[in-house]
Amino acid sequence: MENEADVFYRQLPKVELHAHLNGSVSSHTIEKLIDRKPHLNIEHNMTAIGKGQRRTLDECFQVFKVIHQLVDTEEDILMVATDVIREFAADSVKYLELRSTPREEKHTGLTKRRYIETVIRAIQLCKEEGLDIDVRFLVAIDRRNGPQVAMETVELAEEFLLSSNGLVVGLDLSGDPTVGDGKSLLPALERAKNCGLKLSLHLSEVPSQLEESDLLLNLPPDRIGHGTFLHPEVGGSQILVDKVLKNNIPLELCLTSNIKGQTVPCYSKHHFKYWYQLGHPSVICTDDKGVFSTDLSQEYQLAASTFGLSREAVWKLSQQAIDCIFAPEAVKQQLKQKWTDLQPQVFQ
Ligand SMILES: CC(C)=CCNc1ncnc2c1ncn2[C@@H]1O[C@H](COP(=O)(O)O)[C@@H](O)[C@H]1O
Ligand SMILES: [Zn+2]
Repeated sequence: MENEADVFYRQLPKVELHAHLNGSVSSHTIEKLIDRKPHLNIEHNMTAIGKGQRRTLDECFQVFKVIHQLVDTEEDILMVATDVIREFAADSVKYLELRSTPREEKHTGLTKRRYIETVIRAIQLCKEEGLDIDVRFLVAIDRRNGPQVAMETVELAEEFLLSSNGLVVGLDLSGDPTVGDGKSLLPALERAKNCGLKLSLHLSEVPSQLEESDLLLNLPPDRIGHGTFLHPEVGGSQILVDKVLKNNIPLELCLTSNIKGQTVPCYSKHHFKYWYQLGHPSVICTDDKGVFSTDLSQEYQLAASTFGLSREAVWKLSQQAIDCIFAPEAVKQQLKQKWTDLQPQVFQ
């Protein structure tokens, strides 16, 4: 049963800016996928990391490979995307930016274009259902695939930026941070920026990437995913921090993801504290709510209990996330009005 504190976090209107589609698949949806594909012999414990469990970064990335086997047709993507959106809506997420890497699967006939179209269709279906959530899409580049695939992905994203009625708003750079070379992806990222795609880049998710982070920060990106090792105390540098501050680049912070992936030793040592104390825009996000067995309410609650945030401070945190969204100004105004309207009932 939910206690009063849980109810506050559940009802708190929230903005989710860092959610990978295939990492966000709930156990309920995984069951349905396993039923569709019994021949794969995939078991539930291969797709999620439970409470108290930790894995190496490498093991975490193996989990995505298993999920990708389960999600390899248009029907799968449609189901996964609609389920994920409904779940975020049920968790009082009012604005969601989903990100996903378009995949081609020769054996099912899935193409990258159809992949993106299918996610867009899911977003439209959820809108028709009347869910109280505004959903946008970031097309993702997996850094492991190199500069040519990155450039092709940007070209595809560019097309959808113009043809999706505002649903595709930006580009994400993600994938195993220990693989591939960020420098070689700069031309693709520059092109994306020049054509009006907003950029959210995974940056300094692992140590010793000072040079790459410095190059990527010069773009500059519109938001940073993780930024775990940017600041000097953890082997980053003041130069990197100053670039983030000067350009006022918001950070997307995912507490449980970093603990379970072991890039941060414990909640109290999470870099949320460093950036929050500086008053820098920091947005609490889930990263992969399915893989890490969490949800956004829980992440807000963990941040509050770990760092001693009052309910008023938590409210402000969720409200200030609105300024970091990629959708246009008019959407920000609508969301701010929604927060104002909901405040009395959340605090009653
Ligand atoms: C291993 C770990 C701690 C993960 C959390 N940190 C992450 N860092 C970089 N890329 C990620 C992370 N989580 C998910 N992704 C990306 O998102 C993909 C899954 O979602 P999708 O297929 O793009 O819809 C993964 O294959 C990977 O490319
Ligand atoms: Zn991520």
